[in-house]
Amino acid sequence: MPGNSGLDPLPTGILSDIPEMSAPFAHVKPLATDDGHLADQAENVMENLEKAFPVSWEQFHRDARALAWRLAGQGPFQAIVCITRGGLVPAAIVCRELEVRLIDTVCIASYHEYKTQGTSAVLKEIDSKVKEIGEGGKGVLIIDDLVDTGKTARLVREMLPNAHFATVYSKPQGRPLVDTFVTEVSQDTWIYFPWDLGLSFQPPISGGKG
Ligand SMILES: O=P(O)(O)OC[C@H]1O[C@H](OP(=O)(O)OP(=O)(O)O)[C@H](O)[C@@H]1O
Ligand code: HPA
Ligand SMILES: [Mg+2]
Repeated sequence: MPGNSGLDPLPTGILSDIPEMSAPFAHVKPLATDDGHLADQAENVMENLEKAFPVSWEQFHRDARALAWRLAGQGPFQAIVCITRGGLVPAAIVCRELEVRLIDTVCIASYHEYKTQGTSAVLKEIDSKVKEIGEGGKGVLIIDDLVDTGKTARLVREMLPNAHFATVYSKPQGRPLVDTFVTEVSQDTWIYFPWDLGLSFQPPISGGKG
């Protein structure tokens, strides 16, 4: 590509469809990260030729609001249960939009290596007050940032089988477990959330030091 020599962009098929995302992120290598763990993940993305889907705060706010719009006609919801930690941010946005004031958490720690979901531990259960709301959780909204393999969603759905399960993003494997979501990405896409990213210096396209 003229004027593009030396560039080795991430395989960003999905990003190129989203102009506002493709411009700032398409040439990031590795992804802007604050810690070594994420840098390793970025390296894995490169090595496995997977797609990266970095999400800015603005984009996440827009997508979480879009989720609230979709949920608005499906309530009313008497309570929200967010799955920590990723569900905390979208739940904050959705509860503001839908004016839900009873918010609970189910705290799950999953121990996994990059893509492979390992074991999960429930560190805090859903409050009994929320469990009593409707039969099997009817009228309760469960929120997470994304569903990937569906393991986390399956675990929480068993706790409240009749609750409405919503995520901002979804991947095909976990999609059947979600009632409402906004954007689907392919299974081989890794979503980078804004709270996991940071600003970093970008070398000039020419390859010089800037
Ligand atoms: O569909 P699955 O394969 O279960 O993956 C989806 C889950 O993985 C991530 O959470 P993670 O367990 O990494 O922890 P966190 O929310 O505390 O970051 C994400 O926030 C979902 O909860
Ligand atoms: O694509 C993802 N991004 C961030 N966290 C995740 N946990 C499972 N899949 C993902
Ligand atoms: Mg999570």
